[in-house]
Parts: sequence; structure tokens; C-alpha cells
Amino acid sequence: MKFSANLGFLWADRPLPDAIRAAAKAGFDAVECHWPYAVPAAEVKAALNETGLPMLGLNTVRGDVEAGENGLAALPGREADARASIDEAIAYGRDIGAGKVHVMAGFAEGPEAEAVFLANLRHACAAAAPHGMSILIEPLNRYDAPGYFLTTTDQARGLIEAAGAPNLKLMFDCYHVQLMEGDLTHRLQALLPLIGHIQFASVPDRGAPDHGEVSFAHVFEVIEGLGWMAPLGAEYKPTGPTDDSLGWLASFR
Ligand SMILES: O=C(O)C(=O)[C@H](O)CO
Ligand SMILES: [Mg+2]
Repeated sequence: MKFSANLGFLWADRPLPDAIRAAAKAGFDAVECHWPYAVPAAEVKAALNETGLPMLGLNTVRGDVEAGENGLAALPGREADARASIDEAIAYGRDIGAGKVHVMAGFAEGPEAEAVFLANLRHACAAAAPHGMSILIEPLNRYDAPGYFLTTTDQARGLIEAAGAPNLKLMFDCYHVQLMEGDLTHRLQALLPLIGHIQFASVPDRGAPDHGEVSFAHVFEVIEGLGWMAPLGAEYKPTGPTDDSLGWLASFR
């Protein structure tokens, strides 16, 4: 199996270029991030070149975080901000060679939010396609993100089908899907053609994948059996220094 270090959580106490170097030193095959925008893309690219690690993806900005925003793309009346955030993420991703942009929906509900989200996703897919990039949407669980627009894989499937864009894909985060729906391995199998990236963390505490209610030894074996070759995203919150949390990495290789 190949693994990608999610630098939104792993080595999050270090500047992003140093976190990339730490991930390379620890033996990861790739990295991914959340919101890299405060760091000039050239510095991120230099660290990627130095280590040889690819950056898989990044997120659109959340908006006004202090006011509690968690994405803009499904918010009626915020289309201009949402599209600016999408264009920003695509441009930054292009500069650092990241092929996937996770477009964050935000806190919203109802048919108007769905129509706005779909229109913004179509814009994102059209803007990303000429650069060979894909757009991801990710259902988040109701405990961590109550009120988030996108919460289930069924809802994501409906949006992907309605958008009709081949570069719109599902971010299947095993942590969120287990909390909302369970039945991880059947869902991975059924949704495989729609999946653009897979992430994981222990459930329910979002720690390293070596404890909790999900056996990742089994889940990873199933993912491998499905022919999935891309690195799996380690998006968990270490309880201490990240380097002390990595016992799982060697055991799952
Ligand atoms: O929360 C997650 O699981 C994510 O992957 C988002 O990108 C960050 O909120
Ligand atoms: Mg995730």
C-alpha cells in the first residue's frame, strides 16, 4: 500500500515545507494538505522537488472561520466568493502540481443550497479540466460538522451524477463514512468508479489507524483487492508528536 501524509493534521505544528520534508523522512509516498495559501506556492514546490513527493490535493478556503464558516460552495448569495475560492485553489494546485481540489460546501441545507453547490461544482470542473485536475466533494460527519451540507455518500453520488462532469469525484474519508453510514468495505466497492481519493483515521477518536472500531488491516486489504493503486490519505490527529504516532505505517506496508 502507498500512503499520503495529510499535512493539515500531521506535522501541523511545522511550516508546510518542513512538514513535507518530515513526511519524506518518515517514508510517506505522497502528501496532501488543507489550506496552504499562507505559504508561497514556490516554497511548497521547492520542498516537493527536494523530497520527490507529489502533493495530491488541497481544499478551497473555508471562508470566515471566526464566524464559523466551513466552505462556501453551497451558500446561496456567496457565489462570487465561492468561485474566487475555487479559482484560487486551482491556480495554487497548478503551481505545486496538485491534481485534486476539494471544494468545501459549507453549512447550508435545502434545494437552493443544492442548486448553488451544483452550479459551483460545474464551474470548478470546467475550470479544472484543462489542467488535467479533478474536483472532490467530501461528506463530513454530523458530530464534527453539524449542519454541513454534504453528509452522506448517497448525497454525493446524486450530486456527481447530476453534475455530469467526468472530473467530479468523491473523497471517501473512511472516518466520516464509518461515523455516518458504516459498512465501509461494501461502500468502497460499490462507489469505486466515483472515488477520487481515500482518507482514513481511527473511529471514533480520529487518531492513528491502529485502534478503534475499524480494522484498517482489513479495510486496506480490501482496497488493495479492488485494484486501488493511489496513496491513501492519513488524515488523523496525532495525540503527541507525529513521529511518535507512525507505528502503523511500517505494519501496513
Ligand atoms: O475534514 C476532513 O475530513 C477533510 O478532509 C477536510 O478536507 C478538512 O476539513
Ligand atoms: Mg477527510
